[in-house]
Amino acid sequence: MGRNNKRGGRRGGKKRDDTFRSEPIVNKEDMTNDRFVAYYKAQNIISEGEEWEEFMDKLRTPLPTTFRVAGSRLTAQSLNASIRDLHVPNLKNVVFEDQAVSPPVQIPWYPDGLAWQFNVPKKVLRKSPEFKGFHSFLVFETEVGNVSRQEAVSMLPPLFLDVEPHHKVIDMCAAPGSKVKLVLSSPAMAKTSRQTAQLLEALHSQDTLTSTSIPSGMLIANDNDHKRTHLLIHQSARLPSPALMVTNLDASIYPHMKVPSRRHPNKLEPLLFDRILCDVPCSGDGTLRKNVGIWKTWQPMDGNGLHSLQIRILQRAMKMLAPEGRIVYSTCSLNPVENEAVIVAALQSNPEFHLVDVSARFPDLKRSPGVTSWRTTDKSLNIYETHEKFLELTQETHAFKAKLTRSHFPPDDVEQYNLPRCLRIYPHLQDTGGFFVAILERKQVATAPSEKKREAPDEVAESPENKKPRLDEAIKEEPMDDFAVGTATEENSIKTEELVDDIKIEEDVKKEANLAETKVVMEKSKKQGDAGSFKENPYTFLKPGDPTVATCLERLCINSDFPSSNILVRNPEGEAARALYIANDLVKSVVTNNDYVRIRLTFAGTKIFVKQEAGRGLEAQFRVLGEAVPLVLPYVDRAGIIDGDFDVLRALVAGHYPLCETFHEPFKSASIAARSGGHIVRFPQGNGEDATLSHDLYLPIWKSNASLTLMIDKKAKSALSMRVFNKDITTPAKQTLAKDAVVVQAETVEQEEEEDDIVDADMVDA
Ligand SMILES: C[S@@+](CC[C@H](N)C(=O)[O-])C[C@H]1O[C@@H](n2cnc3c(N)ncnc32)[C@H](O)[C@@H]1O
Repeated sequence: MGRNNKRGGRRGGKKRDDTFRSEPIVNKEDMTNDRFVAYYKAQNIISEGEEWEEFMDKLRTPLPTTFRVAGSRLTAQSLNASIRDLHVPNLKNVVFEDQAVSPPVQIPWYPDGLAWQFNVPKKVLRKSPEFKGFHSFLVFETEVGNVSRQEAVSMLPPLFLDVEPHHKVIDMCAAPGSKVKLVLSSPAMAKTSRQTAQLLEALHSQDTLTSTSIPSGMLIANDNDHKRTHLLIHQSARLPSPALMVTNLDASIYPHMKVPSRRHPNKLEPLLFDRILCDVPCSGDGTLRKNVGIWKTWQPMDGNGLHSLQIRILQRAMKMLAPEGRIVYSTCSLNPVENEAVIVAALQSNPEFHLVDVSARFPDLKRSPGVTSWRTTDKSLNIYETHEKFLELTQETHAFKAKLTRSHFPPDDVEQYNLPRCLRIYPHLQDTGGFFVAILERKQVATAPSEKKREAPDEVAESPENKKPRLDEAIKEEPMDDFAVGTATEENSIKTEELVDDIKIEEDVKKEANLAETKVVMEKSKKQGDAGSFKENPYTFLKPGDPTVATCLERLCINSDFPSSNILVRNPEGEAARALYIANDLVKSVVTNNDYVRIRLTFAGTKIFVKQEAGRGLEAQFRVLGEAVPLVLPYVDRAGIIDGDFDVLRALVAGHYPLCETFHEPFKSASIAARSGGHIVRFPQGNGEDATLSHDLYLPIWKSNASLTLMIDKKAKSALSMRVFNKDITTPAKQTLAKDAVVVQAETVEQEEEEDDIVDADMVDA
């Protein structure tokens, strides 16, 4: 806390971005916890002797810095090539204070070599000119979402999900976890886009270097922490996706959402997901190398206490999974009670599921198999061999009874669950954090005759006797609040065939849904009184032919193929007030068929057009957002795009409002002739004297009476400048440089203090 206080008391110095520095300053001697050692020795998951020493030693060693080149596949590959071919060769022979410093290396198991790792002391990052430059490059690219600092092991769950653009995906616990709520507002946390971003990138794998695809699938990013859902929204702005929704619900009781049935479009059926990520809240002892505070606080009840919630989240996911779907369950904990015990409990209550054998995936990833035995302890580390024994021994002291349930203990029939198919990643295996991953699918069953019949077209008579139980009824019957101790029963598991069965939804619900096409029914939700503290505005789709949308399309020469009926706004009246968003068909369908308060809808689609204050009084007040240009580009007629070149780009990046007449021809005449308002300029790929563009670049500008403004934010401008001109030529950067020259002496002292602060923020960056 002392250091956090210091942050508050900083003497107005410049904030330095230390996203890529990680070096906890907790002494190694303090990295100990007798309870942790006793507990994990009892678990016998790491061999006594040399391996144990190696394991403990790694836990006390700072993590290497790891990052992933993010964004859509093509953009990522292009940036990755520049890291591999330009930056890394430049870092190959660095010697700092007589010591050779190793350059970043690719993480061997990550597909396409898109993930990197390096282990460089902060002194080197600060003082070695080569690493300093690389560090700035990474910081800028992180700002714009092209690079994601992410623990290597946490990159695994999305990879195992194998998301494709048509998949319906839900990330049940999506927000970045943190041990200390205090730092949630720190920029270091806010810009860290992780597993949700990976899933979104997979949905957008068909994007090209210049244009964003509109995937037919969707991603719902959910978290029960309202503040953290806003971080997700902030992050998602870097990869604008019409396929994204953010909800703020307890994952263990996630409600079913309704969408029109494929077979009976005027009926609604529950939305089932093809891919579900359950990266559940956990004790986090796998992150000890980074969250060094856990050394002080770790105790066995951390895991014991979360076990039941973890089971309920996984069980809920099982109910929401489409027949051929897949779930990935993961934790950054090494504790079997949070891992294998959870898997067993969920499999017991959903016997149609099994663990998938992924031993052939990622052959370069070193892993240990899931364990089949573990010891369950109370908070005093008393070991109980069985639940019965626990009940017997604690008969007098009832205090703990509620805390250890049957599912905390290994079952007698443990062999039948194939637990070794789970993956355990230990820190000493390949210098990472500790992690657990399990992949679950429904068992393949021979098609039963009744299922064949179900596949037949619509003429199958819906007589009362062949109607399946309604899914919403089945769900009502689920004991949602206590799945902790469960045995396999046919009754409490919804059958695959039931999952795909249409639900007969009452006519009035359908009418409400139709109404919501143009106006989300806000009043009804309010009357229901179920809003709780939910104070978000609803999303409302604009009516066809909306004049604001029509003007936006006309001004940017966007053709009629553009899905303009999927434009939505954030107010119940459906007024194009400040910002217009766009959703894909699936997101639209979910938004219009579900009460936004019930599903606590925090975000839908992506912002595409925003009102430009400078445009007050103009006929066309809205402009396309910088990040959204690739979204509209496939629909823009070539004639509507102005051609630029390196000189134009330099002037737009370096100056705030360059006058049209100061440009050279032909851009000068084109810009003078352009109507006031938003436009798109194309800068062709090529090499200039001091500039390079690896692919065509399309950027939004705003034309005022006689001047132009490049409409991308400050950070994006700096990142662009670094990429194209190999230096930051923006006005703020020049001003900072000048100021820096004056205050360089004072800075040196202050930097040392800031170092401590940033390290604190890093340490909670789970
Ligand atoms: C391990 S973190 C998820 C990390 C995330 N996958 C990432 O890549 O950064 C777990 C998250 O679960 C959330 N959480 C805790 N209980 C929850 C619940 N009942 N329902 C939904 N989310 C929950 C926490 O707010 C936390 O953000």
